Amino acid sequence: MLKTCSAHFKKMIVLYVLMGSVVQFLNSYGIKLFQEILDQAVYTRNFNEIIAPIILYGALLAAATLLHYLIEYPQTHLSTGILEKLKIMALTKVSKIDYASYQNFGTGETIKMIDNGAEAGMNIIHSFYLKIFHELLPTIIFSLFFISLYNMKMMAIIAIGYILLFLFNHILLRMLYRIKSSLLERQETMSRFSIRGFMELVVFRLNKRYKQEIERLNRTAQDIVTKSTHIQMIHEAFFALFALFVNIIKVFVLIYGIQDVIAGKSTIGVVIAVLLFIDQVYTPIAIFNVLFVDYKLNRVTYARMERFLQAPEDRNLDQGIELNGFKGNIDFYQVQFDYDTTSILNNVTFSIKQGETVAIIGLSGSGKSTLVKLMLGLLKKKSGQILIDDVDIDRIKLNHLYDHVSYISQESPIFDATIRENIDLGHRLTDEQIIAILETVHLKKKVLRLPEQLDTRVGERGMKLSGGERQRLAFARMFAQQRELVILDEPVSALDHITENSIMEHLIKVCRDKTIIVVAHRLGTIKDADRILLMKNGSLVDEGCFEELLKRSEYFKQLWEKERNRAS
Ligand SMILES: Nc1ncnc2c1ncn2[C@@H]1O[C@H](COP(=O)(O)OP(=O)(O)OP(=O)(O)O)[C@@H](O)[C@H]1O
Repeated sequence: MLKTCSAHFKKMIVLYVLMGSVVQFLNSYGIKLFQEILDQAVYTRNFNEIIAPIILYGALLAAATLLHYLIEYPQTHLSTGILEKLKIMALTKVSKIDYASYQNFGTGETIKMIDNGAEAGMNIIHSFYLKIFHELLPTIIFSLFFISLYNMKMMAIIAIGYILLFLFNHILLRMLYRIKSSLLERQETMSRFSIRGFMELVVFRLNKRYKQEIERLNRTAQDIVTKSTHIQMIHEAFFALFALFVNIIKVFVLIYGIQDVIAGKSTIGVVIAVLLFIDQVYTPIAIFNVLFVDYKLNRVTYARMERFLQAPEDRNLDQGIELNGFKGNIDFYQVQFDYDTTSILNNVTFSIKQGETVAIIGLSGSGKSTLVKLMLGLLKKKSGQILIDDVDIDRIKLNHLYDHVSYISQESPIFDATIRENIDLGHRLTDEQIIAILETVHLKKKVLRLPEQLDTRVGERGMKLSGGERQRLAFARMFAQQRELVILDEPVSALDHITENSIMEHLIKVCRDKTIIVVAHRLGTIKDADRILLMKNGSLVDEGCFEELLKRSEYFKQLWEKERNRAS
């Protein structure tokens, strides 16, 4: 994780650790000075002689307090910085993740996994590693050093105490692991159910599903509460037993120290100082034990996010051949594609030439969108060959290819931003140009009537627009992009016939020399296409222009008849 840190971040880490060491030294030296003041007062019984050490002691306390305050700066900088960086890492991953792997992660679960994972990652770095070097190790080292100045035997007792605490902690950890793993699962489930409840209002409300969903959430929530309480109680049991343990050690030290004072081998100041040092030397152990438990549990949480961060990436995005002088020829040779073990496309072979308008039709589930996603390099074929301008798609740098492609996806192609941003992703166009484009997709009047016009936010997935308006806005983006290859996956399903005809006419006009591929359910939409690819159960069963297919293909005829019967 730390490998990706910037130089500024590394400087902050060094500063944080150094400042911590200085504070811990001042604290330990303060106890030593305090002991000397006490013993000198008892020994000399002259206040004037201890004024100078008292002033030094005061200055030392003030310096420690000031430093303690100043540490807040690198501390906050690091903790929030690490958290945000980890979240950005997750989004960076989304930008590169292999599309098929991405489809396997559910949004709700992934968001929770990233939230939990980022927090766990931050705790691992900041609250464990950095805390050890910033606070725990310096405190132990300085405390042991000052104790050794008084009495070496004390060191042996402390070492035995450390071993006992380690054994105790080991048992504790095993119990906590089990509970934490199942707690995380429950939290991710909770997130998945609540996010789908928020997103699917209409489906759930009309199917009266909310009662069932809330009951299920209640059960999960109850389980989370029980498990969280168990974890907390086990943590707290450790603290209670630890406090008992340290107090017993203190009583032994007191008995042993007082005997030495009575025998004239030690002073009251030393006894008090050693008692204070015992607190100093064991407190980091208590903290370490808790941190170590947290660290181990955080590793469980972070490992889940790591699974996401380590998901396969699409290496073709930024590597490969750049297609100069892009034309838009596409060739499929015996392409096969599977989802897991299910065959989706079988031996699909066809060619599309630059400037052609080609429609892909077939019943729902026949593999049309899959075909398009293969052309875009989103999905990777199992076998066969896909060529774009005679270059194997597996060797093409996809981010370069995407500069030449306009794609309107079947899933909502609109995202949560303003109308302007949804049309002009590259911020190149003037308002007048955008409005002219809006006119071609019959949205000009609608947009100009809105109080914020082009700066109106359309809501998540364009929720504030109608289905047809979303599709028209997607067309507006496509017209704005003016790319050489245009791929439309059911772009007019929500449009009325008049709007559809008008937009398609405009499309043919402005994209005369471009390659256009349209996936369509309504055959009426694609009557004028140069060629139609007819898909059935993952195979390409025929191809030709509308009239040819009507004469030749029984299957095409059936589809056309069905559509005409529906219309009449
Ligand atoms: N992520 C996925 N995992 C497993 N199977 C999938 C996945 N996505 C699609 N499929 C399956 O692949 C098959 C082809 O899907 P595809 O979306 O290409 O069909 P389509 O012809 O575009 O259908 P429609 O007209 O309904 O959009 C379908 O049977 C579908 O269930």
